[in-house]
Amino acid sequence: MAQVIESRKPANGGDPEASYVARLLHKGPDAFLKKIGEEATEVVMAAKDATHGGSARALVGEVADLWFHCMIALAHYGLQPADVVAELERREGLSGLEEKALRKARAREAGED
Ligand SMILES: N=c1c2ncn([C@@H]3O[C@H](COP(=O)(O)OP(=O)(O)OP(=O)(O)O)[C@@H](O)[C@H]3O)c2ncn1[C@@H]1O[C@H](COP(=O)(O)O)[C@@H](O)[C@H]1O
Repeated sequence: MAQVIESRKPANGGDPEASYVARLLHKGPDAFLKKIGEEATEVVMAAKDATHGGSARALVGEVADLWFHCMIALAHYGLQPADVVAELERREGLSGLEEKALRKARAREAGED
């Protein structure tokens, strides 16, 4: 998928008339960032529906839409899904609570807190 998105960049000959990805990349950040905002909202709405007895399955489609549009943003900025995976791997084993406590301690030491 990342390769397909890469191939849709204007510099790689992506055709905005023939490709949805090429069209978003051609329009630029305002267009794909707007889509990311919309898709994130749709994820929240689908999760809310599931909370209130709706099918959780719809959430899969909405998360797929969000990830897909985030992949377009990554490509625009010269990044890959592998960069995100590497970041998650870097964090592996460090509890979010520990990380937050470390961050706060560092801010205190620096006199920022
Ligand atoms: N995975 C996707 C994918 N997921 C969602 N979408 C499109 O993303 C859009 C999502 O927008 P919405 O749900 O808001 O629907 P909409 O009302 O049509 O939205 P607007 O574009 O009008 O704002 C729809 O047009 C979907 O078809 C995708 N379009 C493409 N891909 C993949 O990207 C590949 C390359 O696509 P093209 O660049 O179009 O060839 C495809 O082969 C697919 O593998």
